Amino acid sequence: MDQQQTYRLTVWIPLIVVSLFLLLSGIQAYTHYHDRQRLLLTAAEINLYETALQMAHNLEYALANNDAEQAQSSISRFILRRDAELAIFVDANGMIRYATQLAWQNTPVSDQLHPSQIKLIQDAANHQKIQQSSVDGILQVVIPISLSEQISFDPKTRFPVILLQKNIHTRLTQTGVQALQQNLWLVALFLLSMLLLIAIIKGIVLKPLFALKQLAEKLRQQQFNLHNPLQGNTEQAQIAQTLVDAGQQLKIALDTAQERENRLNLTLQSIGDGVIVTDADGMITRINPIACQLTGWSETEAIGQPLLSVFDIYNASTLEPVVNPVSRVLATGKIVELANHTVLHARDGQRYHISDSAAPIRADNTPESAILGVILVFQNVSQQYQLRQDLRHSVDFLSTILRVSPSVTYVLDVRPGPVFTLSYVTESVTAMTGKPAEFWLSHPQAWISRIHPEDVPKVQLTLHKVLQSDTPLTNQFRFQHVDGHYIHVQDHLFATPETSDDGHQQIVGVVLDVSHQQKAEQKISFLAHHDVLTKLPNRALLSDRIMQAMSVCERYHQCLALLYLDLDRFKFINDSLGHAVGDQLLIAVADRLKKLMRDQDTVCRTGGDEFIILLPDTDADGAAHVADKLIDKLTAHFDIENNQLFITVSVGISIYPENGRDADTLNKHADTAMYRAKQAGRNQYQFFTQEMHAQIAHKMELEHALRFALSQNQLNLVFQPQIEVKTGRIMGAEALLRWQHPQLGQISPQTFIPIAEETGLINTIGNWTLHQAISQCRQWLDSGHQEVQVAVNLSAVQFNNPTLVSTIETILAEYHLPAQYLELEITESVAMINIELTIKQLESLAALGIRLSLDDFGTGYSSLNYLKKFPIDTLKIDQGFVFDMLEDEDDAAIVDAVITLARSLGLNTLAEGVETQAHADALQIKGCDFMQGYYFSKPIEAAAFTVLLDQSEIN
Ligand SMILES: Nc1nc2c(ncn2[C@@H]2O[C@@H]3COP(=O)(O)O[C@H]4[C@@H](O)[C@H](n5cnc6c(=O)[nH]c(N)nc65)O[C@@H]4COP(=O)(O)O[C@H]3[C@H]2O)c(=O)[nH]1
Repeated sequence: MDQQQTYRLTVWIPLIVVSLFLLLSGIQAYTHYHDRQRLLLTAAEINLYETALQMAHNLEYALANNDAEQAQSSISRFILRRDAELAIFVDANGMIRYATQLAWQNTPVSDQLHPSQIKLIQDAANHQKIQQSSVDGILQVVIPISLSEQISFDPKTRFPVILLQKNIHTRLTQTGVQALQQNLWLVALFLLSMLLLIAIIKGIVLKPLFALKQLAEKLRQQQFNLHNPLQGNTEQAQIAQTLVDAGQQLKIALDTAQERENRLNLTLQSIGDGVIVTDADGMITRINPIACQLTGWSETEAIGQPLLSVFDIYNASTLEPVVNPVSRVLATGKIVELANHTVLHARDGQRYHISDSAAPIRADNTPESAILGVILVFQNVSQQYQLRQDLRHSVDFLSTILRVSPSVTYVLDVRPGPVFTLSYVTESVTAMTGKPAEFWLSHPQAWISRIHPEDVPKVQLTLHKVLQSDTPLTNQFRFQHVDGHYIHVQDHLFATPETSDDGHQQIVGVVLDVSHQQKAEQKISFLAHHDVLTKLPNRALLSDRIMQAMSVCERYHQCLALLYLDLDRFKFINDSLGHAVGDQLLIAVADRLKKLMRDQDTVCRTGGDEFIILLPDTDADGAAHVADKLIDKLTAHFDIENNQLFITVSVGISIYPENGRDADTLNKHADTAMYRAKQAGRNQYQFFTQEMHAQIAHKMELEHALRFALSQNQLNLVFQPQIEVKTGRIMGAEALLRWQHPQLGQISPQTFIPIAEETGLINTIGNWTLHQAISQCRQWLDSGHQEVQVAVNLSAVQFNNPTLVSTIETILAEYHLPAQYLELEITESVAMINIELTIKQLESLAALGIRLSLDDFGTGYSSLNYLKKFPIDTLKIDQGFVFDMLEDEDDAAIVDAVITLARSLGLNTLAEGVETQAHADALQIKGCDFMQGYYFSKPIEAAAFTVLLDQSEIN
């Protein structure tokens, strides 16, 4: 109720009452007024009518008596009457005969009267009826007059009439005023009553009403702590009390509602999910903080917005917008649960993966009731989504691994018993077993039946064990492929914990076909104990065997022999013919050795060209016998890739227990003996002796010292003259290497050249020698000496060096020495190692113009056949034959044979070791071409040799 309404009630109620009373008073006054006038009018009309009748009668009488005066008098007296205004007598001619207005007499009525009056007169005359009229208080009556003798009016048409007229207008007005005056007291009474009524209404109705209105206003303003302003037990007081009570009830209700609201708000704020409530039009009515946070809208901004504006979602996979869930709920009336892969596009650009659901809010919670709105609940599942994605990737990844893995993953269901049932196996089982996964799953027992019978107990034991174990176990067994062959498999298995209810367990296993691996392991094991090339046992296995053999010896007081066997000059073969040939030779030697040995003997290769042979239950005699046999049998040639290879071997022997009671010592001593055999000239065997220790140590010392000999100028060349037998002149000089060690003194080339060969230093030393010799030769030529050639020894390693020819060519060019001044000497044994290569190398050197000689001829096994092919110039008769040729017929025969052979081949001969005149004479007789020896000169320094040259030229 507003202020205006309040005003109206308080004003209008009295106003209506007043108006009502005024209306009633007016009606009363009007009625009274009207009645009085009507009474007055009626009385006047009756009076006038009666007067007219009386006058008509009087006039008829006067006229009947022709008493004009009487007639006039009758007319004139009318004026004396109250309200009289006019009286006229109109004759039948329409002439006023008598009138209250004397002037009118004898004048036509039409001149004096109003047409309405004339018409009234005519109607009365014509119809012989009394005519009356009453207008505005003017009363008229016209009465026809019947006359005994007709006056000479127009008898055809008219009769005489009288007209009387009164004017009661004033009296009527006065009467009305009087009537009103008579009602005034009533009006006053009414007014008093009205005021009283207003006062009563104000006191009884309006004031309480105003109080009620104020109460209502307070209620409207939500002021609920009200007091009843009205006393008593009136209806208003009751209503006021009701309002006060209602206020309290409302307060309680509102407080309750507010509390509910607060709780609801708190609940919404406490909910970890986003909550949005809409009305039935899909406009947002509530939104909780989580929803605000996820949508990026503040509560105040979001309230009243259409849901679509705030809750912008689309499909995570297709990125297509998703139908608004609230619209769906409003359309279907059903709860809508959206798919998980929905993405909420927040206002701030953030994107969240959400899961949500929407449900209708119904008027009374029944499916039929009207939908008041929709509640939408959603939560940020981005993390879970990511986890799910990760999980899916992991699952895919694992599936891929399982699919591509060559291993077979399986699951065994274990029921109490235990009873094992295959419940899962990966597809890779097909490749491994020849049967697909479906087969094994539908024939669970077939798996067990395919396990090798010998391995079944082991497999079953492992299955039982793994059920008790909380760690994985590994097992290996053989499994029969469907094609019948067995594969070796390795099974890594573990058991899931036992479930409490039914004792159900699972065993998860990964089976890998390790057949190849096992073969590889066998191979690795074999390789670990065998030499790859020759397949002979290696040193590790040999050590084992030696230990075993020694323990047997210990127990049965037996001996054993260890033979170290080294191929002589194998390095030369390897370098010259290549490793492939060298390897083939080693294999061939290994095969020959195996064939020569007993079953209980162990032949092993320890690397390079070294073999070790263990002879259990063998003493020194037995070992010597075996060594002899080996040296003999290995001397026979080997046919390797179209090469006929000849080898010799050096053998060192140690005997258990004399030479050592442990494997290391025996090995070391056999090795020492073998070196000794090499030093002693190869192609022989040596038993270990204690003296060898010192020799080997000495050799090691030399080896070390030799590395520095060249840089410390400990090496030098000496020259021994070579004499032409026919002329006695010095035709050449053999360059011989000398090593003057500061502490050890002069060391023989026969000692250090083999060491230089073994250590590879020979190439450096050999090149240095060539430089020195060629440079010296050049100096002799430059100093004007007779033509003298220089002979240089080549070791086997040097000779077989592929760069030898180019190296020599370079050095010759460096000193501008014509090639024919250089002679190269190779020993017969070097030449015979690989005849083909020797021929090739010699031909290359000869092609340069270099002279070539075969040293120590007669000590080796030169075949005449090959000798023919060697492009050599000279055979050097070994000094051993020369020394004894005067006493030993055999040696003399050999010297003869060599000289003859050389002559037949067109070669020169040079005898070494000519120490006496007798030697020289004998050789001259035998036809030897050149001589060399102490008889002429020992090897001397270059300067001394120059002096010799000078003397020789003088002589
Ligand atoms: N008892 C005796 N001996 C005589 C007589 N005339 C010479 N000799 C010695 O006999 C050896 C001849 O050299 P070889 O047969 O080539 O035998 C040489 C040769 O094979 C080797 N050799 C020496 N110098 C070199 C070298 O520069 N390079 C290579 N590869 N080997 C060398 O060392 C071996 C020994 O050389 P050397 O000790 O210098 O010993 C030399 C020489 O001094 C004699 O009338 N009586």
